[in-house]
Amino acid sequence: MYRVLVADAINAEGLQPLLEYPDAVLIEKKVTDPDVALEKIDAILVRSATTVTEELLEKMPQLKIIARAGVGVDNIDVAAATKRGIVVVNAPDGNTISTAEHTFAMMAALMRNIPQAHGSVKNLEWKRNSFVGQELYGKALGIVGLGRIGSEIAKRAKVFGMNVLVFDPFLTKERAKNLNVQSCTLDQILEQADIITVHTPLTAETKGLINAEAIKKTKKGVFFLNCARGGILDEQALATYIGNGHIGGAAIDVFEVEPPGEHPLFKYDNVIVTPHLGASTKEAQLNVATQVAKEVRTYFEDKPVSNSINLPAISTDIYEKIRPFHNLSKQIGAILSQCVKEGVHELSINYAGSVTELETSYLTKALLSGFFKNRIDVHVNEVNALLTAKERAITVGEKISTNAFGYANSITVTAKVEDRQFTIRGTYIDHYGPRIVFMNGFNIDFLPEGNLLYVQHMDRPGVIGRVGKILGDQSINIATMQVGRKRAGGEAIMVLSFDKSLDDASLDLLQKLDDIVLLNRIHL
Ligand SMILES: NC(=O)c1ccc[n+]([C@@H]2O[C@H](COP(=O)([O-])OP(=O)(O)OC[C@H]3O[C@@H](n4cnc5c(N)ncnc54)[C@H](O)[C@@H]3O)[C@@H](O)[C@H]2O)c1
Ligand SMILES: O=C(O)CC[C@@H](O)C(=O)O
Repeated sequence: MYRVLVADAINAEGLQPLLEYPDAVLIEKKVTDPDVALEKIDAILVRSATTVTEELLEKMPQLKIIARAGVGVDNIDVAAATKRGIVVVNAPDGNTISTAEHTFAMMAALMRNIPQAHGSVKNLEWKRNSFVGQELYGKALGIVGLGRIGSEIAKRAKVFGMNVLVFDPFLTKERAKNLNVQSCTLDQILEQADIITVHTPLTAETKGLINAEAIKKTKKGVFFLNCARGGILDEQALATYIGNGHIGGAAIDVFEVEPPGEHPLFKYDNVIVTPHLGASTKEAQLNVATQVAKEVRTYFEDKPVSNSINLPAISTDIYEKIRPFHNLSKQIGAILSQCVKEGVHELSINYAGSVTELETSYLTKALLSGFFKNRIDVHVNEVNALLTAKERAITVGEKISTNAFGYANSITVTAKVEDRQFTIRGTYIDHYGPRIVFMNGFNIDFLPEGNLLYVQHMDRPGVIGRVGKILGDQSINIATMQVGRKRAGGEAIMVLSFDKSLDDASLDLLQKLDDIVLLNRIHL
């Protein structure tokens, strides 16, 4: 049973996909609640109130997935999650319209002094001359960051007759043309815009993007909006330039620290604020809750998630095609790891035939997860596989070739250690299944599944019989047995499968037999 911690206020109706999932139990509590057994939690659902730090992750060793019911993942230590193999998903577009509408509402309210006038009237005043505003029509609106929300604002601004200037380093000419907006540099926006609104993520590059130096370049009386993330617009610089009368006013939904408590901006009448309300509509909350609840359920069902921050996106169609190879890759990795117990410094993977039409980088990650399983303490999956290999100084090489050794497809992996190397090749045969067809120089053909024993031995009469006798004496039933050799009288291999795992005592007895070169117990 998966234990899902719903740590922030998340729309109850949206949680339905998880509530209906029989293998999950939902716990609606804060991470600080002493009643929550953090060490048993498999998934956590958050909005912006909970900060998922490395310290919190340390207390949650079972955690497999973090779901952010919203866009920004700046409250999640994604690097720490990735290192631990924890998948991070978000709901990237469920609140786009709500946030764009909120920004627009803030802009209109700012330009027409609506909050100030509202307060005044409720104070039994009637000061019509004090609240003279400005039209949006004809104004130059500078949008910094033309992603989902920025684009929706641009569309609305055009309808209001505004002249839209945009700055986004990743904006293509074609997209700017389609949206009928003017692509500019940041400086052009600063110099020409009457109103500037920011819609970038908060990153090392965008933190303080609009600072005192930038504000100095703006027109006197410029208006600023921040409904993206606190800190993109430097709050101290904003307060200084509002205080000295350069800035005409500002509308702020998000703060560097939330809740902000006493704040230098609050003393100015021409600053209007909301408590991070951009996404706070019934529709957006239902959308984002449903999106993340579905994602977490999908993850539990072992299907590909669509909106992961730290996993490659794979559609269900493609995943169905890749699934057989995905399992085979994991098994090859796991076999290799159990046959080469020394420190591996290089893994070279060669994909050939039909498998090369698929996303092989995904298979490489699956192979590494199989390789690291039971080898290191950290849970390794597709999220942290490459990082784990790098941390352990294992070079991972991936090649594509046309030679599939007579099969329709093949995945060949060579592990290199100080003084030897070990190669395994697998293939997937339609209507038949996965097969391992080559091991350490020998052709073989077995199903990579269950409890196996790899025996490399001299090809002499009686060896197979003596192995069989020891196992029989220990009441161990051999389920299947495959043999392979290069030439008569040389070295040979056998791969045996058992219904249960081979015990240490039997392995010891086998190891003492003459003519045995190498023995590896494999559990898949
Ligand atoms: N107030 C709220 O409640 C609320 C709700 C939703 C989203 N948000 C925030 O709004 C922001 C935008 O969200 P979105 O869904 O539109 O994101 P998005 O990823 O669709 O768009 C972000 C855009 O910023 C651009 N960008 C990145 N770095 C830039 C830079 N240095 N200069 C200029 N542009 C840059 C990107 O190219 C992209 O087009 C995010 O910070 C998000 O967290 C706030
Ligand atoms: O949870 C919220 O209401 C805020 C969400 C918003 O900031 C986001 O990044 O999606």
